[in-house]
Amino acid sequence: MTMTLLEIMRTSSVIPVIAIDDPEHAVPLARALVAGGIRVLEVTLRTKHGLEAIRAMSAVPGAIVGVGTLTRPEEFAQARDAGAVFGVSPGLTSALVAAAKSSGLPLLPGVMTPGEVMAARENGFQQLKLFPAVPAGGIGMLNALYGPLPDITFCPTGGISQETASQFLACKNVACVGGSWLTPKDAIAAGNWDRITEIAKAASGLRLA
Ligand SMILES: O=C(O)C(=O)C[C@H](O)[C@H](O)COP(=O)(O)O
Repeated sequence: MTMTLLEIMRTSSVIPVIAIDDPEHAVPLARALVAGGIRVLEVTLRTKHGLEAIRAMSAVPGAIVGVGTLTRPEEFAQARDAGAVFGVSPGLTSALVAAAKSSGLPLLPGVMTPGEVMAARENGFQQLKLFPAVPAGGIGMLNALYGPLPDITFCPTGGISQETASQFLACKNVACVGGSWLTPKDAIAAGNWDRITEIAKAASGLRLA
């Protein structure tokens, strides 16, 4: 099943940004998130286990697994071959544009200024990650971007919490938000999957305004 980026963003109001320190955690973590109603999972390449985790989590029923922290062109084909169905990068370069096109992996590129939004749009990207969302200006920035650039849909990420997510989701140009708050390191290390499911349930109850 091939999904467009917009379909993926509309599947889930909240996308967890996941870093796997121990490959044994990948499958139970994915199951716990899916059990809580969170199906779209961004597995970052921040740790050396990222690709292995993507491979394992992709086999969990209901999970829609993407790759995060794409910063180098060669990572696109590697992540696609591991089973990722979308990719997220903290920024956009011409090499990443080319890698996204040649790999066929739908990419959500990171931007933080109006000029970067316009450059991304010139390269064919209309769904963008505002990163880092809160340091970049947060809700005020998103509302300001809507004026001149209303055709862009954002997934703000960076500094968002369960408490602030609904304010972001109320912005006209936001389809979903990303965040690491769904996967606290202490809960993962302790194998406290029930706690992750509870956090996921609270997050999946957040809706677009
Ligand atoms: O690793 C990546 O690819 C990133 O782009 C960074 C993450 O999206 C943010 O670090 C998540 O932000 P927090 O929810 O504030 O932890």
